Order: sequence, then structure tokens, then C-alpha cells
Amino acid sequence: MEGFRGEPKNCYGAHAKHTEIKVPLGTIFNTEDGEFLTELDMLGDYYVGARGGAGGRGNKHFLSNEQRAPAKAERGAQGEMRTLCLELKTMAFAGLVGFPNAGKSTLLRAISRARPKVAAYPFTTLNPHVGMVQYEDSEQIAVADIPGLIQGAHQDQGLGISFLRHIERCSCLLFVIDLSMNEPWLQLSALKYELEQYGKGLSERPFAVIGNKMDLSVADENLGLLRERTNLPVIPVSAKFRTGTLELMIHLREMYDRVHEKKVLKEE
Ligand SMILES: Nc1nc2c(ncn2[C@@H]2O[C@H](COP(=O)(O)OP(=O)(O)OP(=O)(O)O)[C@@H](O)[C@H]2O)c(=O)[nH]1
Ligand SMILES: [Mg+2]
Repeated sequence: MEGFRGEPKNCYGAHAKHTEIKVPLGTIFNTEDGEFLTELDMLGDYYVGARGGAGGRGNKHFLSNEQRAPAKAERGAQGEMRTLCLELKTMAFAGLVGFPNAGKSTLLRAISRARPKVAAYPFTTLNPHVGMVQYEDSEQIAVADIPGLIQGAHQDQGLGISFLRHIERCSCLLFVIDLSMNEPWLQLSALKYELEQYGKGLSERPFAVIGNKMDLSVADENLGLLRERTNLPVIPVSAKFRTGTLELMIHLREMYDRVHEKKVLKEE
């Protein structure tokens, strides 16, 4: 197998055998054990997963005065065999980032037609889901529900690094904080710490903080504490009862328009 472009080719004689496979942009190549090898994120990128065997000698090589049309040709050597795991990175404008059980999937269900699974246990979401948030002027914003992060995710703990990679693709981050938990500011600082440790400019991305589970009695007090401790605006919502989601959608749209304005200015 060599390269990942064009049609599969198999030839005997002077050329090495090789197979080319087309993959979507944003594909990550990992080893069988999950070790990161490379990612293809530019048009025309390719990766040689395994080298084809050296080509054998073709018919022409056996041409002689006695044999003007030799039927003989050599098969090439055996190419490399390798198993690779291919993973597609999520591409969305905003990513929902939070601890397991914070309500990210419930929130995506509340603001889009996506239907990720919701359950009362951690790590319900094992793969990212993307939902489109629709606006009256027909604008659509893609939001990704990303599996929960835990402390040590940057060291590949929990569902770890593969999900930090999905976050990397998002222009903005929506931190979902579970306000039914005490000391909610610790959730935010731990999430930010993981992103900082992972690097790649993640902690400098535009972000918004969402305080979820406002329908629960302890949430009001925790919202006050979160605002006080972080000095950040917090959007209170109840994903379960779909309250506060309109404000969230308005805020998301403002972030989107700001990022796009900047992009247009850069291009001019
Ligand atoms: N009371 C209340 N419960 C909520 C709210 N949002 C989510 N939940 C509950 O919290 C639990 C976890 O919700 P999920 O949406 O699965 O949480 P998640 O953040 O996607 O979790 P992972 O996929 O494990 O990372 C479920 O039992 C939800 O019903 C909310 O606004 N209020
Ligand atoms: Mg989930």
C-alpha cells in the first residue's frame, strides 16, 4: 500500500505494487495501539501507510536475439503489511466541553435536531456528535457534543487525547458546567488546565461559559459563586427543561458573526 490518492493499482514488472485509498479531509492515522502517526488536513495531503514491494524485472529485461517477445516477467517483492486505525476529526464551529454528566448531550438535543444518547452515568457519549443550530435567517451553526473530559485527559486518561483532538477543530468552545455540583469554578479551572496542557492554542480560543442544571435547587447559589470566583459572564440554562437556550443561541450567533467578520477582514 503506498499513498492514499487515485484508483487502486496493481502492476507486475518494473513498477512497485501500490494501492491508493482516498480519505476525507481531517482523517487521523493511528497505529493499532492508538499511537498518533499523522493527520491529513490540507487538500492534496497524503500519507504512505506501508510501502509497496520493489518491482520485479519486466518482459523487456528478458529480450534477446533468440527471444524477441519474451513472455517471462518477474513478480515484484512482497510489500509491507500494516494495520492502521483511521479516525475522522470532528469539524464544527463550537465544541461543548465539560466533565462527564455535565449535560452536554442534553444541551445539544435542546438546541439542535441531533439526538446523542443521554444517560445518568458518565462517559455516555463515546463519539462526537455534530448538531446544526438553525437561525431564522437560515444561518446554521455546527456544534459538536464531545465526550466528557476528566482531569489527566491531556495525559490520555479517561477518553483522553483523541477527544482533545476533536476540540482542536472547533473555532469556539462552550464550557458546560454542572451547577448541581459544589465548587463549580473548580470544574472550569480543571477543564481549562487540560486544554492548556494539551496546547495547540486551545486555551486561547474564544469561549463562553454555560451553567447547566438551573432547574435544581442548589444551582442558583452555585451560579452566583461561579460568577463571583471567575469574574466571567455565565449563561444559565436548564438543558433538560430547555430554559435559557434562546440566550445561549443568541450568544453563539454573536460569537460566530465575530469570528467570521475577523476572517473576512483578514482575507481583504
Ligand atoms: N436536572 C437536570 N438534569 C440534567 C440537565 N441536563 C442534563 N441532565 C441530566 O444529567 C445526566 C447526564 O446528561 P448527559 O447529557 O448525558 O451528560 P453529558 O455531559 O453528555 O455526559 P457524557 O456523555 O458522559 O460526557 C442525565 O441524567 C441528564 O438527564 C439539566 O438541565 N437538569
Ligand atoms: Mg454525552
